[in-house]
Amino acid sequence: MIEGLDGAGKRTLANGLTEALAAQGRTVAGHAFPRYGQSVHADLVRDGLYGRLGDLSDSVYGMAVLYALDRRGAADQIRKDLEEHDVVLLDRYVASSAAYSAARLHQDEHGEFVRWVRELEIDRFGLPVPDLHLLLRVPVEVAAERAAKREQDDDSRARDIYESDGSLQARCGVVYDGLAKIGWLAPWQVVDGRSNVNFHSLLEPLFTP
Ligand SMILES: Nc1ncnc2c1ncn2[C@@H]1O[C@H](COP(=O)(O)OP(=O)(O)OP(=O)(O)O)[C@@H](O)[C@H]1O
Ligand SMILES: Cc1cn([C@H]2C[C@H](O)[C@@H](COP(=O)(O)O)O2)c(=O)[nH]c1=O
Repeated sequence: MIEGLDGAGKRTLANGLTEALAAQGRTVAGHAFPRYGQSVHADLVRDGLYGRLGDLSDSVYGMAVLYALDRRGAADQIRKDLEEHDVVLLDRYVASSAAYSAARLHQDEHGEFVRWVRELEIDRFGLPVPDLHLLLRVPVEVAAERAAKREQDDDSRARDIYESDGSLQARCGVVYDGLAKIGWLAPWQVVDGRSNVNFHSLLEPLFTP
């Protein structure tokens, strides 16, 4: 799973790793969450992120349920991909909900919230538990610059209400660091995303027995 702030470079990392894995002769399946255009729940997420769902846009638990339902709709495909491919790379997964939604809550509520996310998505929805989280770590300002650049390059990618909120991104970065520190749900590896990531050397220790 590739996790990190908006604009951190997750998609770039996913593409680079896919190419590097293919060069090693490994088969790769990939998905990006939310699955905009592929699931009704993801499209509702987008409405929520642009403030078009009234009170639901402001409801942390309500939005988290929509993200979770989008993933639940992909669970069978992910399980199939795990059987048929050497590697399944996901650009955001359950930990995105834990980090982003917790960052919208008071710090005292974080523990209870991330337990609820795990209970909902893993225990009740039966989503596959990841083998590894790659946390692409960049300073908030760098992520914001990259998101702005991406917005210039692609005008269909206007910043949503989460991306426009610098303090939310900063809190989210702190929650991600906390999740990585405790190894929430699965092991975490922190990847320094400030400069170009060397995809081949990142893969080396992951596939050495
Ligand atoms: N290591 C890097 N150095 C400089 N620029 C980068 C790097 N990685 C990605 N970028 C650029 O930053 C922008 C955002 O990258 P990308 O779309 O991969 O981020 P993302 O984390 O997937 O974003 P989002 O979560 O908002 O979809 C793109 O213009 C990309 O070319
Ligand atoms: C999957 C997922 C995402 N989010 C947040 C993170 C982003 O701010 C937006 C949309 O993601 P994108 O990478 O910009 O397309 O939603 C979240 O809060 N919970 C999740 O499960």
